[in-house]
Amino acid sequence: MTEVFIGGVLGKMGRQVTAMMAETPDLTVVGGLVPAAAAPTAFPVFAQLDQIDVTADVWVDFTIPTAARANAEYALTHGMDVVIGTSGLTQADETALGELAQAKGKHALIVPNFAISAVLMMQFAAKAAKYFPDAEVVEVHHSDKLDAPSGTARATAKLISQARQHAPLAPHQDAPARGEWLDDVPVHALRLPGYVAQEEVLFGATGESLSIKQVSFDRSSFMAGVALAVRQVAKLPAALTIGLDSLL
Ligand SMILES: NC(=O)C1=CN([C@@H]2O[C@H](COP(=O)(O)OP(=O)(O)OC[C@H]3O[C@@H](n4cnc5c(N)ncnc54)[C@H](OP(=O)(O)O)[C@@H]3O)[C@@H](O)[C@H]2O)C=CC1
Ligand SMILES: O=C(O)C1=N[C@H](C(=O)O)C[C@H](O)C1
Repeated sequence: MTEVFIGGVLGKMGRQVTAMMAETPDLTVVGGLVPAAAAPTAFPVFAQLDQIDVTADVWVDFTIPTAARANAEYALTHGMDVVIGTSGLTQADETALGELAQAKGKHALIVPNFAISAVLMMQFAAKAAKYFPDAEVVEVHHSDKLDAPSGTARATAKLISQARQHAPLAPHQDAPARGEWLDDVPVHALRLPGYVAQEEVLFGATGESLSIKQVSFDRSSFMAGVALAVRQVAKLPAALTIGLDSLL
């Protein structure tokens, strides 16, 4: 049995993860953190880090970009491994968490997207970028998403940039309608009610194009990835790992 603590337990993802674990015999939620702990739950919910009086094997974080690092630092210094789904952490956050995980002999995993379709989309995009250096990323999310571009789009741009042999010319970097240039890849972020999450990577070359698209129709798409990450995080190196790829 793996015991789990959920940061952001009453948010959209926190509730979905709680429901998934209630039906998963080898995973159990033993506590949660959320600033306004109102709803009754089958486990204790705390409003602040310094009030927490339970421990767990794994801290799962689905909060906000400005809270996730402090939450993960709390978890790593209190004997827990961490699985972070929260998007929008900075490079400095990642470096600090990697160093702390190593120092504490614990395991930290940041997953830009738990949907298997998104993991494959990023792998396919990296493969295509070797042959098609001209690429653009278009992501669409629900309108209450705090960060833009999404964590998935940022990760995709980085992978494309690492995989291609040369960056294309970038004559339009200062034109807002051409998107934000991340790792020399234009990224376009759309926010609309009704959507959950989707991303398309478009490649263009002389006389041809390739597009790779994934869609999360609802948040159940993330649950198999979350369960996999929680079950396997302790088998990773005692450091920070990014992405689900090494667990698939
Ligand atoms: N990696 C992936 O596959 C996925 C990642 N995400 C990411 O997960 C994060 C959460 O998404 P979602 O559930 O949709 O967002 P929600 O806004 O629905 O939930 C976030 C929750 O975090 C709570 N919160 C805010 N500050 C803190 C804090 N300091 N400690 C603990 N909890 C806190 C909020 O409480 P309150 O409302 O009271 O402020 C809220 O309940 C986002 O960053 C999103 O991008 C989402 C889906 C998939
Ligand atoms: O906020 C969301 O909903 C999502 N956030 C993640 C991201 O920023 O990429 C993953 C997925 O797109 C859903």
